[in-house]
Amino acid sequence: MQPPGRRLATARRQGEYFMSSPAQSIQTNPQFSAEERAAVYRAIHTRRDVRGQFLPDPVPDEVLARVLTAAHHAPSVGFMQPWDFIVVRAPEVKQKVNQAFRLAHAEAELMFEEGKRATYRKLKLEGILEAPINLCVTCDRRRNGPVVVGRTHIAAMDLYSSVCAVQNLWLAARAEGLGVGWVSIFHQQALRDALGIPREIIPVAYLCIGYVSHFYDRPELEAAGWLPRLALGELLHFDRWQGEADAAGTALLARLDDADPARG
Ligand SMILES: Cc1cc2c(cc1C)N(C[C@H](O)[C@H](O)[C@H](O)COP(=O)(O)O)c1[nH]c(=O)[nH]c(=O)c1N2
Repeated sequence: MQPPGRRLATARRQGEYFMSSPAQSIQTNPQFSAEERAAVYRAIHTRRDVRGQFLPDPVPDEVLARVLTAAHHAPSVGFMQPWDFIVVRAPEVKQKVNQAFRLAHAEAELMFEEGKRATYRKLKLEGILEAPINLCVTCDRRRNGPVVVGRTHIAAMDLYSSVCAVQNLWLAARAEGLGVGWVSIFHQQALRDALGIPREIIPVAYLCIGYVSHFYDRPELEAAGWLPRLALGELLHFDRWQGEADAAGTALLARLDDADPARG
């Protein structure tokens, strides 16, 4: 609890802030048309993790600016905006990142049980050198000081916020016809070293970005028989973890297949 004098000063400062900030206005066109709604769902359902279909075609700056801006408009805990974006085009930097991937990839293979190693070896899991643009999305956990609205009790919220930026970018990129592939098979420090990232900054995502020859209609890991898509109905819980579906739950479950373009 602050002493009364300090409390008053803080309240006055906050009052000044709220009084001096422009009045909040409301969105004038809040509804999406049916076509706009369909376009959003199309981006969601046709987004893919792209590893091997990159074309060398350059990505125009105005397109890259749009997808970066989409990332920057992601939600973030306490409006912390903990992200930075490292745009990587230099071949020598990509080479260093690629070496870091190769090392971790060789280690990763040995972590799977023997029966799966041959399949793992065949998977293409990055497009670092082929993609014209690589992008590292980071998280600065110290941004705006130690106490952040919404992160007071669960520290990882800042990391989740940077992931929200990644997802915004991924969907915007799909709408632009750009493929994005997330590569996470690295020692974190090796990625920091390759990109000159300071110790206190967390590299959250390393993304390969570029135009593509085609998008697959299903996740590559699903098509390769690595894992199937789980049934959403088996992942829904009602009121509590062990909760069974009541009438309302059953009605919702009956609607799920129609909502999924791959099943409906
Ligand atoms: C946090 C995280 C990390 C990774 C991935 C994703 C996410 C969310 N994915 C992509 C992942 O394999 C892919 O999203 C799923 O297989 C589903 O496929 P679609 O994204 O729907 O095409 C991924 N893919 C890959 O080839 N190499 C990788 O290192 C990673 N790492």
